[in-house]
Amino acid sequence: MSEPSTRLFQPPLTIATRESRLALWQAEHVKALLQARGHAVSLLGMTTRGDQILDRTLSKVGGKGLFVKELEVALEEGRADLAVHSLKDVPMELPPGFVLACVMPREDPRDAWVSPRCADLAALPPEAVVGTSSLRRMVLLREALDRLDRQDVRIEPLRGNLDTRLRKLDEGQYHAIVLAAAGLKRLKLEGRIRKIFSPQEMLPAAGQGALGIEVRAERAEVIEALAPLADRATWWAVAAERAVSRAMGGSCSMPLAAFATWVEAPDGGSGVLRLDAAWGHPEGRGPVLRADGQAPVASLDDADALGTAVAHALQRAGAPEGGLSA
Ligand SMILES: NCc1[nH]cc(CCC(=O)O)c1CC(=O)O
Repeated sequence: MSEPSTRLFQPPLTIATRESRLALWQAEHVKALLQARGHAVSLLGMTTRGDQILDRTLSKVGGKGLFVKELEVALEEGRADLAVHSLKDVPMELPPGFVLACVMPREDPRDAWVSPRCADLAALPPEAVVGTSSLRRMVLLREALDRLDRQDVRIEPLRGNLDTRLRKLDEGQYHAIVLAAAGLKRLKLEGRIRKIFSPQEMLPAAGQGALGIEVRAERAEVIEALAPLADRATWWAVAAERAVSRAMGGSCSMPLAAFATWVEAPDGGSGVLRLDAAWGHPEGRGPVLRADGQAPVASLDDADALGTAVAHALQRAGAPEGGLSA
């Protein structure tokens, strides 16, 4: 005895999704979870501007919002009921009328080093080229390389979906690339991971590794159907991380890292959350600035307040409001 029989007569839920292998994996994952709860589910695949623009760094052409806009139009027009996103790609403020219905359990939030030849940064040959797709990784890699006195190593932009990035590595355009462990693990490519960076070495981006589901705010029945998929501990942690980005000026294309971990799990409804944040100048001017905080968290609002406080600490340390997004 589980599902109420009315479920049987509900129309199918349609998931709007990008068509990269990772996006499809994520949509299929949500589809399977919903089907297991008795829902009929179909997928609506679509190409976004973010998928089409492959030749420039994303921050120069309008930021990560490019990956979600087409999906939102499909929700608005009623062609789909929900959109599954890598939370990292979701802007801090959703457009009016849209909400995050839930945040799901987190995959590995850390960054991965992928290289056929070099075990780690220290093993790079002279004048080596390391590829990566985000300003955050560029800034943190530069810092790590400077610490090794490796000013000879070049960090070059790397765009495209996971398969494209790995192909560019395999073709020899880069000695190594750095990308999210979560994507590699989801696509069963973890065999390519040579090393995982600890959060101390390379602080992850807000929301990295977590999936969020976006819906129209007025679709109460869809929100209700998604509620069982939520993971509260992940949701509150990423809420704190996202609050850092929001308080830093809202742009999601700045060289900003924010990563929260539970010091005490929120089992009984409340826990203790630790939040680390880092900001670096996009052109590598000056040191990477860091701030952290820790607080009891028993609600999304508590998590938000912690994130805002850590962002303000980062600003007191010298990070500009607005984050100097490129
Ligand atoms: N910006 C693209 C993107 N969005 C989400 C992931 C990976 C998986 C995740 O963080 O959930 C990636 C690839 C990457 O950063 O290497």
